[in-house]
Amino acid sequence: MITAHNLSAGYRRNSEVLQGMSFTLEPGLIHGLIGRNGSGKTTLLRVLAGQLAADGEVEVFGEPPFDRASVMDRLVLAGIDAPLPDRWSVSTLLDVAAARWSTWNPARAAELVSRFDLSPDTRYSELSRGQKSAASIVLAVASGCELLLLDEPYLGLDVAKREQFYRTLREEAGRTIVLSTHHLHEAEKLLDTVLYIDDGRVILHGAIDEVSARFVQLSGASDDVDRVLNRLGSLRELRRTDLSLGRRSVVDLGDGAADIDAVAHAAAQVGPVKVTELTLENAVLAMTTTGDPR
Ligand SMILES: Nc1ncnc2c1ncn2[C@@H]1O[C@H](COP(=O)(O)OP(=O)(O)OP(=O)(O)O)[C@@H](O)[C@H]1O
Repeated sequence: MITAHNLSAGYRRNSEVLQGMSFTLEPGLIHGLIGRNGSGKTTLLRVLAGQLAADGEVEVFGEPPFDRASVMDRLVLAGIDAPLPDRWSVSTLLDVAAARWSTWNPARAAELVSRFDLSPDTRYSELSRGQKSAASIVLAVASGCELLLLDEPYLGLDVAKREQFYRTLREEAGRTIVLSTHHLHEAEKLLDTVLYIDDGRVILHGAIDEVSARFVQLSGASDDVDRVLNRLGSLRELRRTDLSLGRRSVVDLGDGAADIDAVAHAAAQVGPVKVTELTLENAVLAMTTTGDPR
């Protein structure tokens, strides 16, 4: 569905935002696009949406997406960087979307307008930040497009509305969704895969379970933690936190043979080192915190 090989892209005044990315996003899954501020998530979504030219190879629905109607008619990009006309009311937005998308689903639109408490007569300029997000979610989902590119579409939504947003995405199971998000702890349960980018490069990509299983935390006396790391050789220490009685280390098990059981086994032989699983959010935090040992 989406393939990129050595994809690079940028802007006139910032030409190297994406730098040689390669990945495949399978159809029918929810893909999480994550990375720190300025890492290139919006830029990548704009390339996939056909709005920004790229070097290297990129295909969406088997074709290069840039400025190609046959691709752009089958996808929708929603988010804060895709603002809607200020003067149009919610109902006008829905009418225009119905004319734009042959796949438009009016019943779904009406259901979502009510779910997100949107008033049809309110102009876009008069919507709150969260209501603007809700409107873009309604338009994207009701478009009926095969591919939804959602760029932090929850900005400004309160906790209850964010729950509704996740529920709405769950109801779209079977559609291909690329969701850029900073709310990993909330989105984690929803995602099938995660693509983590930094500085315009792919750092981590895979099924959410596999990616989560790569990271463990070791805590204990520093010498003991070092002994565990030395025993298993190939582990990469991502972050080290000094404690009053030793240290806590976040470790990437990589694609190698070691799994959490192997680490626990090594720890049991060394001494009182505690081995715990990490949430994906904490693993990403460990990778993005500056000053880590690499
Ligand atoms: N129109 C533009 N012209 C020049 N540089 C741009 C433009 N838009 C974005 N950039 C730059 O490209 C880089 C990546 O920006 P991008 O918006 O893709 O990041 P992001 O990962 O979506 O960030 P965030 O999480 O903050 O939304 C940043 O350095 C940004 O300053």
